[in-house]
Amino acid sequence: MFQTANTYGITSIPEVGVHTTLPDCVIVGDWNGPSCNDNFNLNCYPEVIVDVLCACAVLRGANIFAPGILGMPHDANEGSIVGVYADLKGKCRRGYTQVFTEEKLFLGTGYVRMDRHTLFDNNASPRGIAVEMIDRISKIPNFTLPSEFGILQNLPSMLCSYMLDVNENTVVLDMCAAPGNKTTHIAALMGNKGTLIAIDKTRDKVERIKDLCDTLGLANVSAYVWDSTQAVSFGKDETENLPPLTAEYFDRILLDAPCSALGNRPQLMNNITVKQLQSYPILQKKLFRNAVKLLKVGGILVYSTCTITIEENENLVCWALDKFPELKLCKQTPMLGSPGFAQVYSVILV
Ligand SMILES: C[S@@+](CC[C@H](N)C(=O)[O-])C[C@H]1O[C@@H](n2cnc3c(N)ncnc32)[C@H](O)[C@@H]1O
Repeated sequence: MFQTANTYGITSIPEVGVHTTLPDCVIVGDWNGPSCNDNFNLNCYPEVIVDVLCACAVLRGANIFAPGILGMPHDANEGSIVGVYADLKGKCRRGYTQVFTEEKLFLGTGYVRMDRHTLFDNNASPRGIAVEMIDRISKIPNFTLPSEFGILQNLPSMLCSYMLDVNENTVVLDMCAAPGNKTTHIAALMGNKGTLIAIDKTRDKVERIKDLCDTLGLANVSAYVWDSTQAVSFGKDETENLPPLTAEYFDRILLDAPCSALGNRPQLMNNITVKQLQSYPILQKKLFRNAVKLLKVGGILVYSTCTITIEENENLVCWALDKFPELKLCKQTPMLGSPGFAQVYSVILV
């Protein structure tokens, strides 16, 4: 099931096993297929340049989709091997044909599936895979899960759902739910039974949650467009059919807050400003206040982010414990990884 193959016949079977603590987590080993680094002289390949977002996806195991390609030379024909590079400083213009001399990072090699005429002629905007990777410097393989089998997400993300300690009788709220990765995992841990309300403030994203639940056959999720900073105060809303979110209603609440996302890997470049960084704890505190109101006595609230700043993590938790003496910090179960900073420092962003 996890065999990876590309249309040119190169296959590789990464080692696959089940996580010892999380029984629904599959661990996939390194790519052990053929490697350009082992056998080839990189300089002999035409060079394809991709943007940084595309580069990150490639390092995480993706192939290269047409919109991510910035530069491809004339001698890269369909089926030829190319060296793939990231344009680290955003200097490459779309349709570039020469060897790129600005700062770039080698990502791996691949087979061309769309040549430059298909990609760039007459303002073309093709979709689909343009370069199929042979190998990646990250050694992460590409594989596709059958849609009904599940979704790919990071181990720390999976832990959040486990920490909620749900079952079919718990009434659960996911306050910032889209695109629904954790929602669907929680729904599965509830055995596709019971009540799980998923909220996100962006309509398109809520449609994605609904689609994902349909694909996975999950019937215990109700997804709504709503602003979770207003969750309690507005109560029932007729237009969205949102059920009334009354105080102390939920046994379990996940607050997977919008954040600066600095913990997502790989990060090749980040343009976030200090002003943006400073805005997140303000929003996170607004959401947290509502979460506390909605939580039943004896309930569990899991607060999570995918960032590494103390302001959005340890300091936010300290603020919450200080502000809401009724909250008690619980031991993480299951415990994977290492604890955050016990000693919280005063961080001033300037
Ligand atoms: C970190 S993402 C959530 C990821 C999601 N839990 C998952 O695992 O797929 C944060 C989400 O919060 C949503 N969001 C931001 N502000 C919000 C608000 N005030 N109310 C509800 N959702 C909000 C964003 O649209 C975004 O989808």
